[in-house]
Amino acid sequence: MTSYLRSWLSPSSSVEFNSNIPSPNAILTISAPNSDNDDGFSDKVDDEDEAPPAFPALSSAQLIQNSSSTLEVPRILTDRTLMPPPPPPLTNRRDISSRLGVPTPSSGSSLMPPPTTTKIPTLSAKKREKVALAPGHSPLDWAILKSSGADLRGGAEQLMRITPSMLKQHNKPDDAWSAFNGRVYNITPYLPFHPGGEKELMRVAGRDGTKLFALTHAWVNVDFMLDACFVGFLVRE
Ligand code: HEM
Repeated sequence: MTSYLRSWLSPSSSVEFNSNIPSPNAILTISAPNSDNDDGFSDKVDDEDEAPPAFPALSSAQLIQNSSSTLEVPRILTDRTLMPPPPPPLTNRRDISSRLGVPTPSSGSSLMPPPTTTKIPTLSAKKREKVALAPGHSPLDWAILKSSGADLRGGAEQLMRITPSMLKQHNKPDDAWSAFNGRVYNITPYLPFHPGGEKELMRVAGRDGTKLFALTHAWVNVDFMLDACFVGFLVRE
C-alpha cells in the first residue's frame, strides 16, 4: 500500500501526464511579478496595450459556433436574395382589393364610397318643413303672451262640455278650436306662433287632432303650450 502511494506521488513515476497541461514551473514564470519594480507592475508601455480588444472576442460563442468562417459578416446583411425589395405602394382601390383578397367594387372610381352608402335613402314619411315665423312670434314670444294674462280663450269664461258637432263650428282661422287628448283648445291665437306654419295647424281646426299631432311631433307638450287657450272637454253628442 505504502509503495503504491509513493509511486503515485513521485514525479519520476511511470504515470504519463498530458503534455498539454503546463508544468507548475511554467505557470510560475508567467505570473511572477516584474523583478524591475517593487509594486509588481512594469513601467514599460507596450504598443499592443493601447490596441482595443478584438471584437468579437476570439473566444466568443458566435465564433466558436461558426468556426468555419470565423470573421465573416452575417449573410443576411450582404445577400440581396434574402431581402426582396418592398412592394409598390397601394394607389387605388383595385390594388388594395387584390392585395387583401377581397372582391373589387363595381365602381371604377377609387374615390367612390363603399356601395352600402351610395344608395340614397327613400323618404318614407312626409318631409317636415319649418316655416319662417313673423317677427315677434317666436316660442319665447308665445310664452310671454301666455303669461301676460291676455284673453286667449276667445271670450269663454268657464270650461264647457263640447260635443264633436259644437267643435265642428269652430273651424275658421279667426275662430278655431281643436281637441287633443279629450281637451278642447282655442288654437286661433297660437296660429302665427306655430313653428310648422298656420296651414298645417289649420288642418285640425274644428275636429279632433290627437292622431295627427302624435304623428307629427309626439314629443311636444300640447297641454303645457296651450294651457292659456283651454276652453273645455270633448264629450259625446
Ligand atoms: C295645437 C297644437 C300644436 C302645437 C302646440 C304645435 C307645436 C309645435 C311645435 C312646438 C313645433 C316645433 C317642434 C320642434 O321644433 O321640434 C311644431 C312643429 C311642427 N308642427 Fe306643430 N303643433 C301643433 C299642432 C300641429 C298639427 C296638428 C300639425 C299637423 C297637422 C303640426 C305640424 C307641425 C309641423 C309640420 C311642424 C314642423 C316642423 C318641425 O319642427 O320639423 N302641428 N309644432
